[in-house]
Amino acid sequence: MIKIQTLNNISKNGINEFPIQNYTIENDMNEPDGILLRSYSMHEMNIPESVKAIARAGAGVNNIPIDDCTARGIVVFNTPGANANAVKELVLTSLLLSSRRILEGVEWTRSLFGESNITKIVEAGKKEYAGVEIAGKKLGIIGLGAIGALVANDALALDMEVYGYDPYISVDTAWRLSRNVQRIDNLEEIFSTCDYITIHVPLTNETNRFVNEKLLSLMKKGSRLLNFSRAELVDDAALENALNDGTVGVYVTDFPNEKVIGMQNVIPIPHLGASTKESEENCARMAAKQLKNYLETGNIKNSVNFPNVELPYTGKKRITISHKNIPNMVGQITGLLAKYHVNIADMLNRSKGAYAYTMIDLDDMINEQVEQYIKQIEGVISVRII
Ligand SMILES: NC(=O)c1ccc[n+]([C@@H]2O[C@H](COP(=O)([O-])OP(=O)(O)OC[C@H]3O[C@@H](n4cnc5c(N)ncnc54)[C@H](O)[C@@H]3O)[C@@H](O)[C@H]2O)c1
Ligand SMILES: O=C(O)CC[C@@H](O)C(=O)O
Repeated sequence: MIKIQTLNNISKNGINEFPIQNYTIENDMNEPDGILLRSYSMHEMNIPESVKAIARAGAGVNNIPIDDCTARGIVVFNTPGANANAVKELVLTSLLLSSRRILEGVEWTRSLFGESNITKIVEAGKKEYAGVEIAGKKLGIIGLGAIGALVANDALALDMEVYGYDPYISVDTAWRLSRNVQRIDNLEEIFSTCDYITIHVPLTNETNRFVNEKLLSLMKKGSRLLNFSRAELVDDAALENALNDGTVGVYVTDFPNEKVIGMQNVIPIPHLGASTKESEENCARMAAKQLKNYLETGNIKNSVNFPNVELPYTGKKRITISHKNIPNMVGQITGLLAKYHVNIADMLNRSKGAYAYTMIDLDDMINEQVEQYIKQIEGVISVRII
């Protein structure tokens, strides 16, 4: 039995990807082969030795200790784009929520329950809740990946002027992006030009608290800032000052924390960006498929720490090796196989940064001794025989 531990509730569509005759799936188990999760933080967890792969049903992987996993040869997957439409729809909603005083107006209207003459009171009081339109306004998008690109294209359709900043944009996204999105090469210009700014970058050492006092001070008075990416991207103290002096007119965040929730003109959303039936199903299915494929065949698709590797699985014995991306690893591995008269039917070697992955299909069975010898090669991190 292959054992999968779930650390969050995972949509049934994902769980159903694992045939029950071959898999045990539980949220509390010993020695799992794979882990499936959403936002659960694994940073404080002792990841068991048995774990070969972790699949995040979602985009952000800052809840997983990636460097430790990589050093142990644990392949970490995410589900690029699988929840992007859900987030995009909530971002578009939030552009409007931050412009029209809908939430306050609804709250006030609800408070009128029990009054007579509601129609009259509503007509008299509605002037308090007037807003502005988004059409014709400038929207700055920081990060033009799966979500940012969808937001950009739809904001154009809503007649906004769209400015995009992404120094690492992928070729695929660049193709999907409307050419009416205006490319901006520095954050300062985005912050000083736009009426609305929305953030769609991963949380990394580079992006941690990048929205700081200096950038916020460049904003036009009353601008709207939307954060559907991660709380830590914004410096809370600088944000509080900018909200208090009116530079930021409204801050919409999908990641409220103890400080931000008490600040004025904040619309706190309880991390609902990806919480739609469709997105939860998409992410769960994609994560489960990738995890199952890796555990059964060694093939890798959409890993954040190891390269994509796809060699059709023929049922022959397969050996997969995670190792450092240094010279002569493949030479040493194939040399060992030759020394013990093991014939190679097919093989593939790919690298990603400092790490690499080699997959070899064999014509002959390999004995445990040879497997041990491969494990002992300097630079080899983990070896699996499938
Ligand atoms: N609120 C939610 O429920 C929810 C759901 C999905 C994703 N997210 C968050 O949104 C983030 C983006 O998601 P995505 O699916 O669009 O990811 P993505 O990987 O498709 O896109 C991220 C983009 O950010 C760009 N980028 C990276 N560093 C940058 C930097 N320093 N400056 C500017 N651009 C930079 C990348 O080039 C890429 O194009 C995720 O990392 C996650 O933190 C939140
Ligand atoms: O699983 C979720 O609900 C949120 C996922 C989201 O934060 C992501 O990064 O994909």
